[in-house]
Amino acid sequence: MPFKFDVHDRSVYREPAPIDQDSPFQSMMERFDIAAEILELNPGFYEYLCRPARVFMTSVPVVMDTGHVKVFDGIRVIHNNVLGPSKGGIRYAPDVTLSEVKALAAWMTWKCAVVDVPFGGAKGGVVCNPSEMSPGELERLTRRYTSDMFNVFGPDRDIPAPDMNTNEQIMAWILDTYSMHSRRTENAVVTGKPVALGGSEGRHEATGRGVMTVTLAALEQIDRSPSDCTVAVQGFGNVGSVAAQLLQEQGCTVVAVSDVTGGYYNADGLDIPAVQQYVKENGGSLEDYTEATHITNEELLTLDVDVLVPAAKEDQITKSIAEDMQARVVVEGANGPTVPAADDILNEKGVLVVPDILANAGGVTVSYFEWVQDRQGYFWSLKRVNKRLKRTMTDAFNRVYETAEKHDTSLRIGAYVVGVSKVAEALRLRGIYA
Ligand SMILES: NC(=O)C1=CN([C@@H]2O[C@H](COP(=O)(O)OP(=O)(O)OC[C@H]3O[C@@H](n4cnc5c(N)ncnc54)[C@H](OP(=O)(O)O)[C@@H]3O)[C@@H](O)[C@H]2O)C=CC1
Ligand SMILES: O=C(O)CCC(=O)C(=O)O
Repeated sequence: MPFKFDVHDRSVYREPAPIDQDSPFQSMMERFDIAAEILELNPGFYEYLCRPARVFMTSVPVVMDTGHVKVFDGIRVIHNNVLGPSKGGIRYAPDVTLSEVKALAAWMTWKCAVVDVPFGGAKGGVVCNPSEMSPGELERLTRRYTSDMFNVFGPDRDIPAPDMNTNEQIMAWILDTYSMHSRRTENAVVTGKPVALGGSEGRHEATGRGVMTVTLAALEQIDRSPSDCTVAVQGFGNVGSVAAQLLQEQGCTVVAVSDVTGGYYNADGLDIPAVQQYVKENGGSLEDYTEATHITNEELLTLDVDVLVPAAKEDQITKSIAEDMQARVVVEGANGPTVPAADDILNEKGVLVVPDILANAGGVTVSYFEWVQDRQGYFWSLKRVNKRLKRTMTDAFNRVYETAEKHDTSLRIGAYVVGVSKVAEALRLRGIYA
């Protein structure tokens, strides 16, 4: 039975939902609330979907190179798994919080639904500073965290992947540790692993490639050709560096890139393969890159460019940055880069924002392909992976665009409506009785 429901009237609940007041979980909730209102979401489903299904926390003891034991906080949040096993990356960073991981897990739920892959949403985090840890310390941390999560992870339960500061090597250690405990090789327990261990061709580039695909789709909507467009990219890691490279290959002029050391701007366009090579030889950092002018990350976000790709972390496009922004199109490579208060400003300015849960879904899409290949024991060519990725991202872009038009709303809310309605329908069909 359809249920008329005012999401602002929390009196319908017997118990208040434990909604975090701080960003970024609150950022996720503000958009979710609008979608719930449009969909007239059943209040019981609303209450269920605004909480994580399960939260796991662990203290991870690691013998450091000094011989001393240091204990790290490890988190895994499963937001939802009605569509399938939960899926989502693991982030290593000193400022990881439970609120952040809860938000990232919920975004995974909506993202998987938007691109129509049969996964729920999860995310993991370990509070650590990988830049100050040796490879041996990182390996011991990863193996102990995986052992602690042995009953959580699993090819049919919960499947981790890379996120900020985690990579193919860390996924390989997860695969090995999980397999040691299960007494058999379980390569489908993790995605984003090396191709030699059952990883997929194209997974490394998948998120940036998806960003490129939806950028071209957005430019087409506003009748702009890539070769007439300038681009600025915040963050030069897995997502940002590949997005910059592929957008340049499509004819865009990439005028600025950045990392934690700041932005690097060249009005004539940067040579992205040369920048990538520089970073490789410079310990992973853009610091002291000389073929560009040094600017701040704030200056990069407000540059006079056609396309801005935030591909670093959450809460970068604040209200005041949005007021100063000049980009015509924003394509969110990062999760949660725009705070809700900035949404209204960007909408009023007529900026076309391709939201995170659509724009960066190329990663989880190819992770799904990787999981399918592992389970089949049959591996696809790069050409096949890229062709299917392009089709998935284009279909998702069109679905979101049409939904946004139908409800006369932004692409962000359109994407939430697509994602939340799919999960709610699965929940309705499955039922919630124990
Ligand atoms: N990897 C994936 O497949 C996916 C990632 N994402 C999201 O994309 C974003 C980036 O992830 P990913 O590329 O994997 O991460 P990486 O760790 O590979 O790269 C992160 C990049 O962001 C930079 N960065 C970090 N903090 C800041 C800051 N405050 N200001 C400017 N730059 C900063 C880093 O700089 P430095 O190296 O100097 O620290 C680095 O260049 C995250 O939001 C992640 O959740 C989304 C979907 C999939
Ligand atoms: O590839 C995956 O499974 C998840 C990637 C991820 O963490 C994300 O999309 O934010």
